[in-house]
Amino acid sequence: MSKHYLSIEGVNKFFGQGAKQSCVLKNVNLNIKKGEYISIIGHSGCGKSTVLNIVAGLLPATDGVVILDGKEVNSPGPDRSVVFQNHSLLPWLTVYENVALAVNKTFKKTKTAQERHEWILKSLEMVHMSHALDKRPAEISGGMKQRVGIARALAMEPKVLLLDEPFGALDALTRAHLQDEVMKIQAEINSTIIMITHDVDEAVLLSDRIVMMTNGPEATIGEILEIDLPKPRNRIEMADNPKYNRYRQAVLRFLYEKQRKVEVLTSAEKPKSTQASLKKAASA
Ligand SMILES: Nc1ncnc2c1ncn2[C@@H]1O[C@H](COP(=O)(O)OP(=O)(O)OP(=O)(O)O)[C@@H](O)[C@H]1O
Repeated sequence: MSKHYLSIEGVNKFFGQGAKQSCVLKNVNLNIKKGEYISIIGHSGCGKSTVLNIVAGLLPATDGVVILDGKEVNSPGPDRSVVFQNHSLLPWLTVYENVALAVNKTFKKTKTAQERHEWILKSLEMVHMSHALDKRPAEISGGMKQRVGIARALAMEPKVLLLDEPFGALDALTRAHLQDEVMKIQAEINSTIIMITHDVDEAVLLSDRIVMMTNGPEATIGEILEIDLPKPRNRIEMADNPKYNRYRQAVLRFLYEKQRKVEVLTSAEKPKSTQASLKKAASA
């Protein structure tokens, strides 16, 4: 097993041209082991999705490289599947057909039709969606759609699963259920996961390491927190665990003390009296 299964090396990302060019990411470096669960946390707009999209191959890095299992990432590929916050199921296909589309494409040459059928059923069973195989996305809840999206992503057996705020649009209870399911699945199949989140508890509960990003522009990795808590983790027990609470506080301190964000409002939005105080706070 390679120590560095996935490496992000010296990544810079600029958007725009000429005078409008901006440096969103500066010198991002991260090494991830196989089977690790990494969360990326940071204030809105710092560049978390940009990092994920570069790893997914959806965006090119301006400088630097991403290497996955010994190969440089230059484009999207079946070895990296992405789950976005807003379910991206095809509305005219059933739950089964949505997963089948990905499975049939990925395993066209390597699995028989019967094996693919069984694999689709198994993937949906993992996320407890076997009861809704023939339903279309409009007929199931938001949490169920997200389950199907996760099943579809896992069914492709990616080397890395990339989750961009996968639970962000869900209510608290559904979110907790789905987090528990993802924890169980990861324990079962040992997938390597990078997840973007804004939720400090979610990051501490699920991750092996939390990558905390500085504010942009020129955002980079500010701190990395190793979560040394045995798995499986139980959310109720964690609430009373002093170590868990220390980790939680460390992330909160990073976000709200070290990287305190001063929201820049447009001049139309901000009353005159706040403009001076915002400037003062920003330069503090
Ligand atoms: N295609 C693009 N062209 C120009 N600028 C972009 C593009 N994509 C992102 N940006 C800018 O890059 C910065 C980082 O965006 P990104 O979406 O990566 O942040 P984020 O941390 O994921 O934000 P959020 O938490 O709000 O989703 C932002 O200032 C954004 O406006």
